[in-house]
Amino acid sequence: MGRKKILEMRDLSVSFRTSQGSVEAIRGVNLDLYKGETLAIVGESGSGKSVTVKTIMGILANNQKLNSGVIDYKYEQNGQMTSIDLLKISKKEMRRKFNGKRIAMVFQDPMTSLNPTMTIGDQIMEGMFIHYKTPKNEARQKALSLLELVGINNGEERLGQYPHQLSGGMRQRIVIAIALACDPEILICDEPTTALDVTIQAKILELIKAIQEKTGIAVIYITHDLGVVAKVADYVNVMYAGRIIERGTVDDIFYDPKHPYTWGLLSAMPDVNTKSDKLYAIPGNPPNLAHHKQGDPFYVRNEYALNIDKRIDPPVFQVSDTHYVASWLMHNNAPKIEMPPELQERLERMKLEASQYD
Ligand SMILES: Nc1ncnc2c1ncn2[C@@H]1O[C@H](COP(=O)(O)OP(=O)(O)OP(=O)(O)O)[C@@H](O)[C@H]1O
Repeated sequence: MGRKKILEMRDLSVSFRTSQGSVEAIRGVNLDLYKGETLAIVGESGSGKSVTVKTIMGILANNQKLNSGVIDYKYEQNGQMTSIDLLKISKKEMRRKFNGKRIAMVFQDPMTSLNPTMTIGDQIMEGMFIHYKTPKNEARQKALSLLELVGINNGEERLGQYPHQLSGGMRQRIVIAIALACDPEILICDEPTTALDVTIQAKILELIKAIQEKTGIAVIYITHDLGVVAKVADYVNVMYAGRIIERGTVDDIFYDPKHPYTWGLLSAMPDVNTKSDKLYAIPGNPPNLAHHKQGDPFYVRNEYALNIDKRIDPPVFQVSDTHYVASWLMHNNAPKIEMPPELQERLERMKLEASQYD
């Protein structure tokens, strides 16, 4: 059976009106999401990951302006495949038909997404009542099986408890159970493990993977941590200053990265052989997009930058069927540049370690 595309984003451009002028936060982003697969969006803080996924969910800030784009969501209704541009529907329609029902989101901090005054049970069942008018008994049974799915014991007792009675890791499991309550087809996870300690983080990642295997849900995972990406993703989109600057399969990105920014992110990734004081950091800071005028915004931080980068933002070059890179270094006339030897060694080592697990 072939892959089934369920979400296609094309040329999404979003800006924000601010006192400093217009911030071009998202600049021509394309994304493709397939049933049962995990797409990761990775990049430093401020690169545009959250705005991209919030736009899919129809969560828009008051000063946000949509400059262009299509977000085509393909779904089944009454036994027939249909599709809709999520950017063309009203907030009301989005809430009634899609948000929380077919497309659900798990945020970074469980405390901000949970209601402290409502029991866990009422919060898990709320969406079922609103979207499907599920009878109370049935909703309760489903809430219990969702608790089991997310690895929480003593379901009966937990349903009557309040968020403050649970640990951070447990709360994030509850948030995932709430997100899954209406059997969504797409689960968007925005750094869902950042607020948790490392062992709990690993457990939540495993949990999301196990749920995906069971339910066939498609996942968009946003993170600044390539270590997380390696664990969860099938496809990776590397984002910088509101653009996808490299995308490919997880192997393309980890074993054959082409963009110097991706090299920087990979070099900055902690691994067992790297002492934290030796960790590489990409020089400089992400650009202020209110001041960006022309050229590649990565120019000033890029030790491999070419003169043309100063003037013209690079187009996207195709490396293979799955691998695309927005960098002038991929142009036929560009000087041939290899990734730093330390990174090359590190990737070789990772490859070897990964093959031992196969
Ligand atoms: N309401 C807003 N008004 C002005 N600028 C905004 C607003 N929301 C986001 N931005 C800007 O848009 C850009 C992208 O922000 P976004 O939150 O998507 O980044 P991110 O990659 O998700 O970062 P993080 O990892 O910190 O969440 C940033 O420059 C941010 O300052």
